[in-house]
Amino acid sequence: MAASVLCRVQRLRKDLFLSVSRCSVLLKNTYLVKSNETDECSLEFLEGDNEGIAVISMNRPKAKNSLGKVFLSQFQGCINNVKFEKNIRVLIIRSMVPGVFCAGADLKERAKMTNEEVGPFVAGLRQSVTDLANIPMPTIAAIDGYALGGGLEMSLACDMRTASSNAKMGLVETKRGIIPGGGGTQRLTRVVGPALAKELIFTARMFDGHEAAKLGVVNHSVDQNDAGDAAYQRAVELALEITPNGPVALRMAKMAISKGSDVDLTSGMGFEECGYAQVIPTKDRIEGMKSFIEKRAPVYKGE
Ligand SMILES: C/C(=C\C(=O)SCCNC(=O)CCNC(=O)[C@H](O)C(C)(C)COP(=O)(O)OP(=O)(O)OC[C@H]1O[C@@H](n2cnc3c(N)ncnc32)[C@H](O)[C@@H]1OP(=O)(O)O)CC(=O)O
Repeated sequence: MAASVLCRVQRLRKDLFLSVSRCSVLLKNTYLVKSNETDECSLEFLEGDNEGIAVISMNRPKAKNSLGKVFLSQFQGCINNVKFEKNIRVLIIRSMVPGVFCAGADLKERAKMTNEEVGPFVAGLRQSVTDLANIPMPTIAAIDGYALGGGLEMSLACDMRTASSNAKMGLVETKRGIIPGGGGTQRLTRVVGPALAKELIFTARMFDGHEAAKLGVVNHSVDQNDAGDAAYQRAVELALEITPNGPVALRMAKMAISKGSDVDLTSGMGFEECGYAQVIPTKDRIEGMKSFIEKRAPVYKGE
């Protein structure tokens, strides 16, 4: 294993230990982020049959959920608040604005920035999207409409994507004389490969939900429904397939896949070993075997 990767694995072991300790502290003091009508971005925890699912809802109708300063700071707040929630198994990102997921960078706000202001602002935007990618639990973007530029980049930072037939997606930045700045050059390439990523970014082409599924940009595409939330409904269905499974196992599987995808196979095995080491001492691992032997559904506690 390369020395730098070994070093990252060792650091990761320490971080995982710290994050598990922090989780138990936060559980005693669980907070909810309440939404109100002026929120551009809000976080809610679903209940009843959908318990274990958190939803970030984007709601900035007048600017089609474009990524302005207020929107991004609220989005960052939602990410900060959900990431230590031990009881959340899956995070879904959706839009409350009909016909649009997110229209990318706020072009009107951007037009007023000086050249000196643009670089730091885009660096902050990129970091927020990276923070989304680094959320420990599985994430799904539900794309019920336009997902352009930074909107598609945000969805590419999620682990999975669902899209409706009327979704219109594209990394359209070159059409605006810029390049993707929310990680799109890297994440689209990792999802569809360099040749197709180059074609889609060079042409700034838009494609619909079904085409996106054929290209491998989204996991599932569905025909749009009358309520306009078919991709969200599909995302909830997908989340419900995940929520019964071991929470620590889900996070460790995500960590091993995400970190392993960026390194060679041997180094990737180091991340798998590291993740496996975290599940060995859990009560959930014992529960997994016990429930099988007792022929019942497992009850996982994330411990
Ligand atoms: C992240 C980085 C870069 C990027 O993301 S670059 C990509 C930027 N996004 C776009 O180029 C998309 C621009 N928007 C559209 O093409 C269209 O609005 C739409 C999403 C296809 C929807 O079209 P529709 O006809 O339904 O709606 P309107 O165009 O009339 O829009 C209604 C209203 O919303 C405003 N608006 C829409 N998109 C944006 C936006 N991106 N920024 C600011 N405002 C937006 C639009 O102007 C309308 O407002 P009115 O006041 O009503 O005119 C990297 C990096 O950060 O650099």
